[in-house]
Amino acid sequence: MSATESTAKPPTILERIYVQRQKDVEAAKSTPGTRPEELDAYLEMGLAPPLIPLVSRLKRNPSTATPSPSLSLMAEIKRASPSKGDIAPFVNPARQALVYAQAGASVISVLTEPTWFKGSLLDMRLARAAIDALPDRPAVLRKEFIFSEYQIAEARLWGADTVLLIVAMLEQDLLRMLYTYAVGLGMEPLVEVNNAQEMARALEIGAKVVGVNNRNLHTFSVDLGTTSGLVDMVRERDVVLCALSGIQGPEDVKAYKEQGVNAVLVGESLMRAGDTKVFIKELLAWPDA
Ligand SMILES: O=C(O)c1ccccc1NCC(=O)[C@H](O)[C@H](O)COP(=O)(O)O
Repeated sequence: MSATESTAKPPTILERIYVQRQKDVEAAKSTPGTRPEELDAYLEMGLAPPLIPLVSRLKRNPSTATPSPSLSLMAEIKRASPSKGDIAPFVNPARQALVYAQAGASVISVLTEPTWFKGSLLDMRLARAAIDALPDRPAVLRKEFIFSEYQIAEARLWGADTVLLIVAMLEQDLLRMLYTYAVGLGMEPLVEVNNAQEMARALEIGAKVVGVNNRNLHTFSVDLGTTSGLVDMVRERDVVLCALSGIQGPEDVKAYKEQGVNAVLVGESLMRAGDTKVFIKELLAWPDA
């Protein structure tokens, strides 16, 4: 789907989210206090909180110094989803972020979309506040359906270190413009792809962190082989390759490690884990802290 395309078929979930988010963003843009020129002024005044760089943080995890380092973790705070409904609607995002950080996550991903995921910018702000003073804190990712610079400015002001750009939602010129804008604000984006054509588009704009979504956002079907099938496209490149969605157990991560994947992004399995820290340590096969 692109921002401009129309289709006679019933809208997919991605299209429905996109339409709703356009309305949400228009409302925010016309609200006194959050108009684009006001966000720009806050950015120019240097009011956004300090950043940490995504790429170097993603390359560090509790196994980095061991003889056979495992993958890094992007740990997601996910209250609900279109495919599963409620997952953990009453989670405390601050507490969850702290647990993820203490377990060794490199990135805390916070879904900020309200209608289908029950997330918010406040969730992200609280997650960041909970980990802010930690030594070597994880980076904070605004996990959102982004199609405008406005949403990236919002993310920066609310404490994100990085933002998600979904290639399937954006025409190439817009993708490049949003990527450049985010980098200009100090945030290296996570660029999400789902097939070889989208991967080629991510590489063409110079993305340094690429996530392959194993979940097809049009059909919800999950295939962990989606990431495996695209590893060769980045093998000789200076790209951090992340597998996104559907990761449930250590065997999934072990297979990705053998294939050369650098990081995994995990949502539902972490939200449903009994002992989150133990689950993470076993999932990633990390050494004792
Ligand atoms: O999770 C969904 O149902 C979903 C549907 C449509 C668009 C996006 C969706 N999820 C966003 C994500 O990318 C996942 O939350 C993330 O990759 C973690 O996935 P999982 O570990 O399977 O919860």
